[in-house]
Amino acid sequence: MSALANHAFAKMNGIGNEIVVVDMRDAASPVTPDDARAVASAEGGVPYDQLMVLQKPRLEGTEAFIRIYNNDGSEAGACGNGMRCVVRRIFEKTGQTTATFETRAGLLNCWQGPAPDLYTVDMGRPKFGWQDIPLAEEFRDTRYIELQIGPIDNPILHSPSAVSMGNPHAIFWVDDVNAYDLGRFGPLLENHPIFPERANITLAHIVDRDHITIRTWERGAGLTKACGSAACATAVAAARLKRANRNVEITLPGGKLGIEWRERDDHVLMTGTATFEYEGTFDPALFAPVT
Ligand SMILES: N[C@@H](CCC[C@H](N)C(=O)O)C(=O)O
Repeated sequence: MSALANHAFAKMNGIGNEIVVVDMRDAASPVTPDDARAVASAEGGVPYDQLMVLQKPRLEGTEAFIRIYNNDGSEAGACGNGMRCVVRRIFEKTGQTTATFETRAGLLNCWQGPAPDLYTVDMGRPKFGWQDIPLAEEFRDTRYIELQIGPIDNPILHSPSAVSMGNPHAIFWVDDVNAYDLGRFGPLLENHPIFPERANITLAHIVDRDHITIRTWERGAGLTKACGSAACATAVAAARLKRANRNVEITLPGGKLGIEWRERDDHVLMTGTATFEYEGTFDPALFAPVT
């Protein structure tokens, strides 16, 4: 029987990014990719973009080791919107206003503020090396990589920036993020051989040096209303190209995020809201083997 059967969950969202939070710090057995897929897609399940599973802390000074599942059952190293939901949940239960969590991408410091309904996650340092993102072949300069779709002499999308924010991102710079069928191009680009671990695909329009608009096709989850790590990746990529300031507001289909790429330590801070929707317990029937 799945460790999730009869277990409590909270359905939340981070500016429209659908998040389920499960606190499994007291559970002996782990959540499996099959469990994660069942929650997202079985009849009576709880559809989500990311499932945030809190496991027992592995390191002193951390609240939990967090495993992040996409709705296709794959695991991600980072999820900015999901982290704000976890943080809100924990802070409301404990009264804390700061906490440190461990994810596969490393340690994340989080705090409430700068206003009571806002949560900030220090998403760590971006990585730009082709092996770190990772890309399948060497690119000395990942501010623009050679990748295009459409006719060779008149590509529809081309020359994205590539960044790792604990997960791989490609950002295509466009004039209008709504002018492209991202539902069609997203899966082609996510699974392009240049991305050996697949990639999150973002369309970004730089409005001015302080404002950027994006839409994202998420690796393992598809079209979402918001992707926090994509907002961070876009902000640092735009600053690297000297087309935006290091402190920008990113508008996503589900809302806005403040992103600061801090000069003094190279860390990326993401600030935004987290919304609680409802809570419940998982029906064991969700995890029953199909006969
Ligand atoms: N929604 C997230 C990113 C989720 C992970 C992503 N789909 C991946 O597999 O890398 C966010 O808010 O950052």
